[in-house]
Formats: sequence, C-alpha cells, structure tokens
Amino acid sequence: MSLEVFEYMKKYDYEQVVLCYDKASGLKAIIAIHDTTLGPALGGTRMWTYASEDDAILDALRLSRGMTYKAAAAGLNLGGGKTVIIGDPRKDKSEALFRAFGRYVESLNGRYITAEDVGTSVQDMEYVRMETRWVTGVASGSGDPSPMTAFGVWKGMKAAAKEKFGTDSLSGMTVAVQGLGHVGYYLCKYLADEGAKLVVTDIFPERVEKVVQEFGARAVEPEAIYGVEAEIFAPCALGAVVNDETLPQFKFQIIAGAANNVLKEERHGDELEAKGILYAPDFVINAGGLINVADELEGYNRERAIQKIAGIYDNILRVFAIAKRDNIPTYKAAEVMAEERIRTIGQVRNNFLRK
Ligand SMILES: NC(=O)C1=CN([C@@H]2O[C@H](COP(=O)(O)OP(=O)(O)OC[C@H]3O[C@@H](n4cnc5c(N)ncnc54)[C@H](O)[C@@H]3O)[C@@H](O)[C@H]2O)C=CC1
Ligand SMILES: O=C(O)CCC(=O)C(=O)O
Repeated sequence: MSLEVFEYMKKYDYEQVVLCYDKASGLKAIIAIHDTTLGPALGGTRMWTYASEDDAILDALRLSRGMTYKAAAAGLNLGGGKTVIIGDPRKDKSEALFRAFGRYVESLNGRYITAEDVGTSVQDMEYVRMETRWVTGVASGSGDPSPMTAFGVWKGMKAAAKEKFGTDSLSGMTVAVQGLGHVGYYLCKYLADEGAKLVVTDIFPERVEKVVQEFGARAVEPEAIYGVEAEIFAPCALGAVVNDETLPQFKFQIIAGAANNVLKEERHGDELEAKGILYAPDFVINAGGLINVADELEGYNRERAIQKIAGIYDNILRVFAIAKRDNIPTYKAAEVMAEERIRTIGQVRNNFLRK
C-alpha cells in the first residue's frame, strides 16, 4: 500500500514536506518540517539506501516529528525538521550533491536548519555551508555532535539508575551496548571510565574489536544482544529495536540509549512498563547532539553546551515524575512534557506581534 502523505500530515499536524531533485548531482532528498511553533525546525540529514521512496518519506516524517518533541522537551526555542537523502553514503556522496542540497535548504530561508545525522558527516555539512548559512555542526563551529550525544545519554542513564536502583553510580553494573558508531563508541568510553561492565555488538567487526581492546568489553553477535544478562540496554544503532521479537528476550531493567524511535510501536512502550522495565524516552535522553548544535546558533560555547547537556539528568527525572503524577508509561510522559511546553510557549508567542 502506498503512503498517503497528506493524510499522514493531517494526522500528526505537519507543516511542510519538500521533495528535492537535482539532475546534475543525482540528489533525491526529502525535507520534512513538522512544527515551527517554538522556532525554526532543526534536524540532521540522514543518508540511507531505502527500499522504496515511501520508506524514505515516512522516515523523514517520523524523524522530523521526533525532533519537534526533542527540542521542546530540551527547553530549546526550535521546532522539528529532518532531511532524508536517498543514496548509499559509502558510494553516492559528492560535493555537488551536498551543495545542491544546500541550495534547497537556503530556499527555505531559515525555516529549516540542517546538521549531520546517520550517513552524513561534518565534512558533508561543510559543502552544505558553501550554499547556505542554515547549517550547524560544521567543523568550524561545534563539530561532530556525537560525543555530546553520548555524554547526555550517559547522564540520562545515570538518572534512570537513580530512579530504578536508588543510586546513580553505574560502577559494577553491566550495560549492553548495541551499535558502536559515532555515539556508541563514546558512550562505551564514559561507561568504562565509570567502572561499568560492557557487553557490545556491531555489524562491523572492526568496531567491536576496537571497543573490546580499549575498554575490555565482551562481544556478542548482533542478534544475541537482546538476550544478554545486563541491568541496562543501550540501543545506539537504528530504531524499532523494542518490538514483538525482542521484548520476550529482555532481562534488562532499564532501556537507555541514543537511537531515535526505539519503540517499534507505542504499545511496545506499554509492554515495557508492564514488564517493569524502566524506559528512558529516546528523544529526551538523546538530545545532547541537538543541544550542542543549537548552541552554535548563539555563537558556540563548549562549556555552556556541556552545562546544558548535563541537564538531561534532571530532565529524565522530570519525565519519571510526570509518569508517576499522571499514572502513565514513561514514553507518554515525555510526550506530555514536550506538548505542555509547545502549548504554553506557543500561546505566549501569540501575544502581541509575532517575530
Ligand atoms: N550522532 C548523534 O549525535 C545522534 C545520534 N542519534 C541516533 O543514535 C543512533 C546512533 O547514531 P550514530 O552513532 O551517529 O550512528 P553511526 O552510523 O555512527 O553508528 C551506528 C552503528 O550501529 C551499527 N549497527 C547498525 N545496525 C546494527 C545492528 N543491527 N546491530 C548492531 N549494530 C548495528 C552500525 O554498524 C554503526 O556502527 C542513531 O539511531 C541516531 O539516529 C540521536 C541523536 C543524536
Ligand atoms: O545531532 C544532530 O546532528 C542534530 C540533531 C538531530 O538531528 C538529532 O538529534 O537526531
């Protein structure tokens, strides 16, 4: 069945979807702008080989809505957007492709600000910057946001441990880390430095080997990670990893990782709750990269960014408090927290002249 784009936009209140095609460079991109109530839509550019154009559009739609919630929950004055470029990041990149994309971003005149995401790099964003100033996370600015995302996930994981075990020390605890890319590697470093035991996996053996060598991690095959004996599961690869197949295997007590859209469907969040597994919602715990690139918009100050990202600890505790207050699962509590802010600040911004 093909995707009914306008129906989907109506259902979840999207503002705009832009299809970008450039013959010379081969660019095929989808820019999705979900909501700009709080400010311009900021969100990275993902490059991926999608099975179909519908899959690509749906990914852009879902990810951009996640960005609205992420920015709102993080207390940022930004809305939600995301770009998907259809292509193989290992083969299809070129200066022309990213510059063509940059011209589309420029055409939106600041309504959408881009950055890197899975499959794109700081270098790619330098090409985008040649055509537009509406790009963050460039080498001459805040650079790769991934170490900051990892720092925020580590802080949020500690808050979850505090809630579940009464202590935020992860020393001696076992953490299962799925995906040892930009974020997963740095997360392993924070955890190893604190004395946590690591069980890790990745589809690229060289990434696994590096973490085993550097941090004394134990490696398992990709499919085995879901059944590992560990207090905490940190998904740092792709989304939808909490699903009907994986859930029955879980012996974890906490799920806290960097991946976006961790729950395949909302009901999987209900099932985690029913099993007594504490879920630190994805868009709250993984906001470190967004907070970092957003700081670049004010003239980047690393210390200020680190301070703000450390606030993810309190933000995660706030989500758990709302969950208890309203007697709802944590994934819903995170949405309530974000929606409350969009509603309140949206009303405030409607007073007098809107800038
Ligand atoms: N980089 C950032 O600052 C942010 C990243 N995220 C999310 O965090 C996740 C990780 O991001 P990055 O580290 O930047 O991406 P990355 O592409 O550098 O790393 C992902 C890693 O997961 C591995 N992987 C893919 N499928 C796997 C599987 N089935 N089993 C095991 N490993 C698998 C890949 O080989 C790769 O090493 C993504 O979902 C991303 O959307 C969210 C917020 C910010
Ligand atoms: O971290 C980035 O590059 C920008 C923010 C983003 O796209 C994300 O948090 O998923």
